[in-house]
Amino acid sequence: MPSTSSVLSAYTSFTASAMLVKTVINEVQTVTTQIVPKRLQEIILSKLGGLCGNSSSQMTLAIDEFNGYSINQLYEASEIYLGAKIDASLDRVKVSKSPKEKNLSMTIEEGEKIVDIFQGVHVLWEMTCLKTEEMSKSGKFEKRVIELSFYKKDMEKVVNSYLPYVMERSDAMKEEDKVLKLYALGPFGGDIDGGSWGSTNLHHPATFDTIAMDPSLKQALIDDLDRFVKRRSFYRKVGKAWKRGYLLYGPPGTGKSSLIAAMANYLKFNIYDLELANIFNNSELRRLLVSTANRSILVIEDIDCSLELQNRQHARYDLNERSQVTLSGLLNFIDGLWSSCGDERIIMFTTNHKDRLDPALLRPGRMDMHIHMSYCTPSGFRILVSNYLGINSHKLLVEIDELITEVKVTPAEIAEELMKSEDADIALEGLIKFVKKKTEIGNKRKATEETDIDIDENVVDSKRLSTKKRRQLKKIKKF
Ligand SMILES: Nc1ncnc2c1ncn2[C@@H]1O[C@H](COP(=O)(O)OP(=O)(O)OP(=O)(O)O)[C@@H](O)[C@H]1O
Ligand SMILES: [Mg+2]
Repeated sequence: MPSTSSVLSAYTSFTASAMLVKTVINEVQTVTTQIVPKRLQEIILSKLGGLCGNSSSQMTLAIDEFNGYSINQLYEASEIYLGAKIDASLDRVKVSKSPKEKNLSMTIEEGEKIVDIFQGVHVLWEMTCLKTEEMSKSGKFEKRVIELSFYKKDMEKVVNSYLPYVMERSDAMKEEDKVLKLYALGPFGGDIDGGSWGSTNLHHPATFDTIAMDPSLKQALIDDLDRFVKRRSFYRKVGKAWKRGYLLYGPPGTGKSSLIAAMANYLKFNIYDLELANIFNNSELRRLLVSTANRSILVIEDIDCSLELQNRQHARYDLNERSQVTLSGLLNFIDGLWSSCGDERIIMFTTNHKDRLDPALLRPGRMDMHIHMSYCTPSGFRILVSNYLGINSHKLLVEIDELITEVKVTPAEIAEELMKSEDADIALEGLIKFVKKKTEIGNKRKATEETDIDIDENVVDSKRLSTKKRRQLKKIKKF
């Protein structure tokens, strides 16, 4: 628990001017009658009545909008918190909506007051706005201050319990209203030459419910995420940075990118999509990573294809090249300073070829969980059928279960077939045709490969062999 004095100095610039106290006291009677629902008025008045008689028993915290050059977190939190306390008893309320927000946001207007009761403690909030000679950080000649008044005897409770509660509530409210962001370098707003992050709203519909993957693996991942977000104090205790790494690997179209979106939606974390190919060197990489926010997912897709990252040593000495981002630079920074600069960081790499990755990336402790996204299984297929056709049973499902156990079909391929018709009979019959065709092609390919082995074993003339091989390859391509 922080000491009273440290919380006071961190969160507020505290003033206990007698004048201010008097003003508040004088207005209490009006305040309570103005804004508190009638049934509460009597109680509040009897509680706050003492203020009128004894000004020295009451104190006021002044919460400035700005703390030096940065926004005062407590001001922001108080404004959000008070927004939820607004009711018809107020005379004026500010209403706004930014493109970033889902809902209308309401804040109390200058001069308005709100009474709140917390664990039996009565407090009075007031929004004030002082005209100033100097232009404030917000570009206006005014200084906005939220004042919080209460009895001196309640100071300990207000500072140690009520204000942290206000912060907590406002964080929760922000989360509820949060529109996720997808950050990337370049295309949507970021200046690629200046190398800054641009962002757009992320409205990816993927959730854990819509992802077709092994159910036990899915549950293990959800449990892992739940544990991770709950373990702030654990990470502090064991001296580890509060971060977690996931490597998603598997063939194209098996849901790696969709799973990232599902995780972001589940955690309500923003995504930073990092294209290493667009980054000039390790110092730029560091700058970009440092400017990412907490509670976010850093994604590096197709890590095996991103630059010459497979060979650490090679990349490290490749100093004259334009692109000098190295795997060691990336990993050192992710493991080291960067991760300790922030909290609740998730790092995700994806690849189609796990076998091509540098062992440095795979060694224990680097990526905490390796998740194999594979071809569609019957249980995954049922999820897709339920998502796309809205059904859980159908006479053709068992036949398809059998077919997809025999031949490798990706969830993306199945999804594409299921989207072809809203009529379950037509869609599933189409899917059967598709899978049967794939089986046929697979069989033909197998047969060709077997012939190829025969040729390898029997034909000695290398020229003839290569001509035949070329012909076979052409045949295979035709499929
Ligand atoms: N496991 C899955 N569950 C649900 N839908 C899936 C799944 N896999 C693929 N899909 C569907 O196929 C589309 C493509 O999948 P996605 O982009 O997630 O695959 P990927 O593994 O990231 O592929 P790549 O390796 O090519 O990047 C998705 O938009 C989704 O509709
Ligand atoms: Mg992908």
